Amino acid sequence: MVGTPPQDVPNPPDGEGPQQRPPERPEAPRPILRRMQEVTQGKRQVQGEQRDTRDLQEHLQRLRARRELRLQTSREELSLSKPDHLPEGNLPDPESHLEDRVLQVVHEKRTLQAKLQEMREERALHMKLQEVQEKLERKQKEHADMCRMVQEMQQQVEEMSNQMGGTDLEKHRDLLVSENSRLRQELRLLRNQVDSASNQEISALKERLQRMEQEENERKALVCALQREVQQKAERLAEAELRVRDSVRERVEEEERLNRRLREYQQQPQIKYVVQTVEVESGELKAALSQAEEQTLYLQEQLDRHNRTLHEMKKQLQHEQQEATKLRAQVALYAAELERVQAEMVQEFQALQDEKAVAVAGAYDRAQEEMRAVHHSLDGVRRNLLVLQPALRTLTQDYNCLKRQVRDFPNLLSQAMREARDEFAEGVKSVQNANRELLSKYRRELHLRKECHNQLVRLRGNIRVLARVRPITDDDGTGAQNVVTFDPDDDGILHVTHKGKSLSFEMDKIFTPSANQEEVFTEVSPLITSCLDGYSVCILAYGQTGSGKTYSMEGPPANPGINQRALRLLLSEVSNRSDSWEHHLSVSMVEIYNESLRDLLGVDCNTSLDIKISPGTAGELYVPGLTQRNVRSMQDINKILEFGHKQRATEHTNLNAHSSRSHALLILTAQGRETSTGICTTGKLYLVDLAGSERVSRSGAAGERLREAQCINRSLSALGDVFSALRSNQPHIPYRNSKLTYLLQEPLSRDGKALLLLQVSPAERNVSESLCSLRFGDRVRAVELGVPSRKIEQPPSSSTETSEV
Ligand SMILES: Nc1ncnc2c1ncn2[C@@H]1O[C@H](COP(=O)(O)OP(=O)(O)OP(=O)(O)O)[C@@H](O)[C@H]1O
Repeated sequence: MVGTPPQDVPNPPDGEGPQQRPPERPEAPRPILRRMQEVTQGKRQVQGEQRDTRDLQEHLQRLRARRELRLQTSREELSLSKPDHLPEGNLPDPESHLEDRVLQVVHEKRTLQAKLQEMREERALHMKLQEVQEKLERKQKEHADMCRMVQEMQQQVEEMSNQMGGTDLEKHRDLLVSENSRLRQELRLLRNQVDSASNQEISALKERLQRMEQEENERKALVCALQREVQQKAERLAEAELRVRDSVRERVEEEERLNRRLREYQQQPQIKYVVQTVEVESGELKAALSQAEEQTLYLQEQLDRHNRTLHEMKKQLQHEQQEATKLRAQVALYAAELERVQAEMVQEFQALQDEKAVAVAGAYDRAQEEMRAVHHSLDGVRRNLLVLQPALRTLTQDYNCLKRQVRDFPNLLSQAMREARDEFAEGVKSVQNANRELLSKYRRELHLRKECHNQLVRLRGNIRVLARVRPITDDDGTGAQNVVTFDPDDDGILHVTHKGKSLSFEMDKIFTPSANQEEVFTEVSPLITSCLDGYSVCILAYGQTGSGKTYSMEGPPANPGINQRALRLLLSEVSNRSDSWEHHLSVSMVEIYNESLRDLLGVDCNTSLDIKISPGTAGELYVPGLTQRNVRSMQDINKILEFGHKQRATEHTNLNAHSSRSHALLILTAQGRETSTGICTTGKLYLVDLAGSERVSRSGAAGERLREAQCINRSLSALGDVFSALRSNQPHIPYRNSKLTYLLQEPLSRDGKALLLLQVSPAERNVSESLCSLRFGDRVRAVELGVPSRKIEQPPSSSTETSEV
């Protein structure tokens, strides 16, 4: 049926699907107005048709009345035999109105057919509308599912966000909430759009459908009314025909009666004869005859007129009968057509109903299938939910656990930090203590090691090598770079940076630039005092020109060096030992310049001295003519040193330049006698300020300077050879290769003690010479002179001998 609402697709069971919420139908004023206008027009049309029907009925009634009236008049006229009573004009024509009506019915039939076509289209539209509605319902269901899922997700997110507390989680929650709200907004917009579009379409289609249904009903009612009307009119036509037949019969009877009367009038010849007779016989009769003749003419005319009328009526009757036959045939035709159209309409309506049923069944099947698919997916979702729920619970538990941990984490962290800090502080403290302890132990060990080493050195007779690094001076130039660094924990190690590399050297002791004369002297003093015990001892200051050899050995007057301090120490030691020992100290000062030995305390210091073996001794050396000055007090020392210095200065105009190119030796001889035993000792101390060790190539010397340099190099090279031979325990030590080594044979022999004081310049420009000096010192360090021996002379009762200690 057209007006039957579409069957709803069954909803899923409670709780399994979203509640179907009917979409809000927006107002559509325009279609309603249009529909109202159409309804009003239809009403007007119906009213017009009703009016027409009423008019028709009135017209028929009027016709009937007029016909009755005319028939009555005719009857009266005929009954009165007065022809002037007969009405003029034609008889009424009810069949023509019927024909109009039939035409109108045909027209309405065509209109109905057009509307039927329109209804078919509407039906198709209705089917489409149903499909759209079904799709819309499906979409609405999906949308509701989505909404529900979004709400569930939102609830979960809110629950999670309620459970969560950290800043990151809040950020995450905010992000999710904003994303969710955005999605909801988009969804809402989409839903609004879909709702508005679909609602408008649905409402328009529904209204159209209702209108069509209403029109169809109206048209059905109209068809029924028209059928009834046609029936009534057919009945009325039959009645009219009966009446026409009656009137025709009456007219025929009337005509017969009139004919009869006419014949009666015509059968009155006696009267005509009597009148002619009366005309001849009397005027009165003549008048009566003329009157009768007039009467006869009038009746004749009347008769003619009635005859004509009768003839016309006959013709009209025939015509009307023909027309009525035609109309009847047409009516029958139209009725058949109407029946056929009705049958077609019924058939089409049935087909539409079948179509609709099929479509509804198909839609229902599809909906069922979709419902099954939805249920299937819902089952999948449920299963997933069943799997996910425990995981979610576990996650929630983990999360709660983590949250607790996160909540407790700052406290734990601060506590752990505190504990760690305390532990760290304790550790640092203990490490510091341990370090301090270790450092002290290390230093103690170092000291012990040094002492052991010194002992070993003493026992082995190693040559001790000390290094002294002078400070940067103005002579090094402005902005001179310092390339020498020191080990803070080991005073025997220094590092020299050369060409980007750090080279380390180990010495027995290293004096930094801040070390003063006293410190240096303290280190060497045990060696110095050992000469009072009968040892031959020498201290050599080695280094390039300007490295501080003279500063360390002589020193400025205000801050004297090893020489003066040694003499002072020996004096004080002599004094200290005076109870048991008698010591006699004598000093000589010599200079070796260009391989000539000169006496700086002698009268003529230009005389070159020789070194000779003392006769009657086992190769003891002595320098014939060398001045020896006795030393008993500091004044003696100062005088001697001043004298020797003066001698050196007067001899050379440029003392500094000269001193760089000559070896200066202060030789102290200590002769002692132990008062109790009469044992005599002879010790010698050689304090040597060597000439500069720089290379000739670097100094660019020539002529006299070259000779000086060559002499210096030769003597230093001879010194190196001696050390090398001693180190490798060669049987022959080449002492005699130079005056210097020859003179120092005793202390540099296996009976003596030697100490090399390396003077090092820290300036970068002197780095190669500094490295040469340090390497030289490194080699010298390995030299073992052997166990030194004291030179002891037994008292005169016993023979003189040299005993080893
Ligand atoms: N330890 C030091 N403290 C302060 N100044 C020093 C030190 N060592 C050396 N000097 C200064 O460096 C300069 C050069 O020193 P010095 O004359 O002793 O060198 P040198 O090696 O004896 O040279 P040369 O071989 O030419 O005699 C001097 O002016 C000296 O005062």
